[in-house]
Order: sequence, then structure tokens, then C-alpha cells
Amino acid sequence: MGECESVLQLPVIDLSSSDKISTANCIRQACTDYGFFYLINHGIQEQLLQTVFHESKNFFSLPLEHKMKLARKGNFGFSPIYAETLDSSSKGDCKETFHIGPLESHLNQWPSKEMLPSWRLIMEEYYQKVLSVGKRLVTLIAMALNLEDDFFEKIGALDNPYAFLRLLHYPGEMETSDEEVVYGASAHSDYGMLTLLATDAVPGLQVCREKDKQPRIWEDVKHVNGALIINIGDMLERWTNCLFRSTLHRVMPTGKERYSFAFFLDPNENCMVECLKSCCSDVSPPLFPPIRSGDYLRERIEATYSS
Ligand SMILES: O=C(O)CCC(=O)C(=O)O
Ligand SMILES: [Fe+2]
Repeated sequence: MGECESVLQLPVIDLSSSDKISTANCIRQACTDYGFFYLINHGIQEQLLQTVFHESKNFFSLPLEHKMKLARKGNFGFSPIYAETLDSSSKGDCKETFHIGPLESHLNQWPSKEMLPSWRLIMEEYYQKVLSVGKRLVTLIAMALNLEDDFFEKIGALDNPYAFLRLLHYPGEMETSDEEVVYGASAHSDYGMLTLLATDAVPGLQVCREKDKQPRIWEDVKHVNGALIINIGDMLERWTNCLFRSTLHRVMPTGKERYSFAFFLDPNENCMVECLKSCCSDVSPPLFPPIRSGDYLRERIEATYSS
């Protein structure tokens, strides 16, 4: 892999702790230092996580022509290998994905019941559970930013949030080229507010804590049984005037097949994202102009599929 690597010990946040203030403080520290942390005791049963992995494998094992019947429209549905490029300087990522959006949206595409009978029900159950975990985390994040705990609800960020469940499959074997590394997922930061990621035990995920420093130093993020990996997205970085970091990450190929699923909790499309009062002052004025969440996300999503 060429670059210097080590394993990163990320902070662990316990969602079941009754001491909300101390949890919020730990989240603040984690988001300031790393933009990444493990979440334990989140209340999603291990059995449900395993069932989602199982159903995800069932889907990606279908013949390509079946999967292509659900090919991506907008941000919904299936994208084959190399269709997405998270880092525009790379050739395309060696992964296939399936996106499920807000459950009430008629734009969602579902595999047929004949092929995968309980697929939709399982995905809907997971979507609802992970959304409610995400909302609890957002409450703690508001506290971590010295805001009222319902701040993000009050500004409408969490009414019909633009939230997507993304199933990912990295095939074990892939083309290799002497000229260029083919990434599972090339270097990127997530676009939205928060990402809640479930991984299998196959390694590959890495983070780069200093995106502007060259050469980039990549550190491995280990899978922890039962824990979700949480990371901050670019919109929360803007909201917090870069107090919270949206950390660069990627997935390296290891020669082993890998599955994961990410839940992107992004604000309602009409929500205005502008520097929080608790994150700016005369000496640190806002670094970004206000933007409408939907406009920002649309631009970022389009760029992912354009090359
Ligand atoms: O598969 C993973 O572990 C990470 C996926 C990811 O970073 C993404 O989909 O944004
Ligand atoms: Fe990501």
C-alpha cells in the first residue's frame, strides 16, 4: 500500500449511559479530535445487523441483469462496480451499492418478493431503528455544541430527513493495474450530517486525520463486534465552523470480499445550514456561507456519478 499505516484507537461512546452531559462531552471531544467514534449499546440487536448482512448478500449475489433492473434512478437503487467515484481523481470504485431512501418515498426501488421475500421488511425495520439511533445521537450532538438538546429538531433538520441506507459490497477479486491503485472506496468525506456504519470483520476502512497534510497518513479503523462506526459529514462540519471534523476516509482492497452498510442521516432538504452561534465569534467568523441542505447534497451526489 506504500503509505505509512497504523491502527487508530477511536473513542467509544456508550449510548445507554444515563449521564447525558458526560456523554455529550465525550462526543464533543471525539468529533473535535477524530470526527469518528464507535457507538456501543445503541439498542440495535446483533441479530438484526446479521440479518441485514445476510439479505444484502442475497441481493448482491443475484445475476447482474436482475440487479440492473433496479439500476439507480436519482439517488435510489443499484449501482454496479465502477459506477461511483468518490474521489474524482481515481478511476471508479470497486464496489457495488444499493440505496434505500426515505421509506415513504415512491422513488424507492425494491427487489421482487418472489426473489427476496423478506428483503424489504428487513431493510425497512433496520432503516427505522438506525434512524431513531441517529436522532438520539443528534440530540447529544446538540448538547455537545452547547445548544438546546432539541435544537436540530426545532430548525426542521429532522422532519423528513434526507436519510439513505446504503448497502455496500466490495468483491474480493478485482482487476489490478500497475499504473493505478483500484480502491474499494476512494478517499472522500461524507456529505451530510452523520453517518452510522456497520461493517463485517474484513478490514479495509482507513481514515486520514489531516486532509491538508502531504503525504497523507492513513490509519486503519478496526471492526468492533456490535459497535456502529459513527462519523461526521461535511454539513455538520459547516454548521460547526470546522469545530467538528468531517474526516477523510477510504476502503482499501485486501483481496477479501467485504460487506458493509452505511446510514447517512442528512437534514431535510429545505433546512438551511449556517454557522451555529456557539461556533463562531468575532475572532473566528463563519468560514462558509449559508446553504440549503438539498442544494448542497444534490451537487455532491451528482459529482459522485459524473466521471
Ligand atoms: O464500507 C465502508 O466501510 C465505508 C463506506 C463509506 O465510506 C461510504 O459509503 O461513504
Ligand atoms: Fe464514507
